[in-house]
Amino acid sequence: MKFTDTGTGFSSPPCFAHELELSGDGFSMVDLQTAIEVERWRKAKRAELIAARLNLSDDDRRSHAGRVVNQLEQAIEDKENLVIGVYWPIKGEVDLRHWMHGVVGRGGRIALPVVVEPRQPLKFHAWTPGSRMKLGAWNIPIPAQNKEVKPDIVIAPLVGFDSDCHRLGYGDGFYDRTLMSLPTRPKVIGVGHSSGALTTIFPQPHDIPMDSIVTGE
Ligand SMILES: Nc1nc2c(c(=O)[nH]1)N(C=O)[C@@H](CNc1ccc(C(=O)N[C@@H](CCC(=O)O)C(=O)O)cc1)CN2
Ligand SMILES: Nc1ncnc2c1ncn2[C@@H]1O[C@H](COP(=O)(O)OP(=O)(O)OP(=O)(O)O)[C@@H](O)[C@H]1O
Repeated sequence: MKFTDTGTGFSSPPCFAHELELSGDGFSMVDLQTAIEVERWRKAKRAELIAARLNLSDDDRRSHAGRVVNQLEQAIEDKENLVIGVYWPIKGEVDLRHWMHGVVGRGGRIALPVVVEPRQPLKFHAWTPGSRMKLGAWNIPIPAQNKEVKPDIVIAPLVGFDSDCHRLGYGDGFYDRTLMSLPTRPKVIGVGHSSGALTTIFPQPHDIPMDSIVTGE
């Protein structure tokens, strides 16, 4: 990362006080130049990783999803007594819809993320195989009925991830904001492809690490 001397004794001009972000143990100064460079790097990585997974054949995609489901079955005990927040797949994300049907069939509860407003936490709405769906933000299907629930476990779709369990998503910070906002922090399991493994995502103060990652390896 490059650091620019602004000649003020500050690493960024003092008027960038609005760049202060609340982190786990208080406030920390986010260097504007660093943040811009990280954002630029993440944008390029996202495009590369999404393109790579969209290149998979339908067969590879199906067998990969099958292995991911086996690992989720092992990772989540007591599924029938939990609310599990999953997602409706877009852009080559691992398709867990078959598993979602199975969990509900065994008496479990599934919820899907809903964008309420930009730069605000997501809400989770209850879903069953019989739910009528409508199109939400980015044309992602969401349950037509708004029955909000609080997930015990969140399965977060990954574009990329690093060895400290930091998540690279689509760049709007929805999952981080959501985890910060929930009264009880759910267990978060990232789901993705091994091709999404990165040495680091250059974590920023707002990036909340997940509990574990499943890639079907
Ligand atoms: N399946 C799924 N549902 C989800 C999420 C998700 O990550 N996956 N979300 C998790 O937050 C929320 C939706 N957030 C989204 C945010 C941005 C874009 C998107 O396509 N953005 C850019 C492209 C980003 C890029 O490729 O650089 C665009 O508008 O083109 C899509 C969903 C709620 N539902
Ligand atoms: N509390 C916050 N949580 C997350 N992001 C925040 C927060 N406050 C501000 N932001 C800004 O929102 C953007 C989030 O980018 P980031 O790369 O972390 O998103 P992401 O985790 O890839 O996206 P998503 O969760 O939507 O898939 C950054 O520009 C960040 O500075």
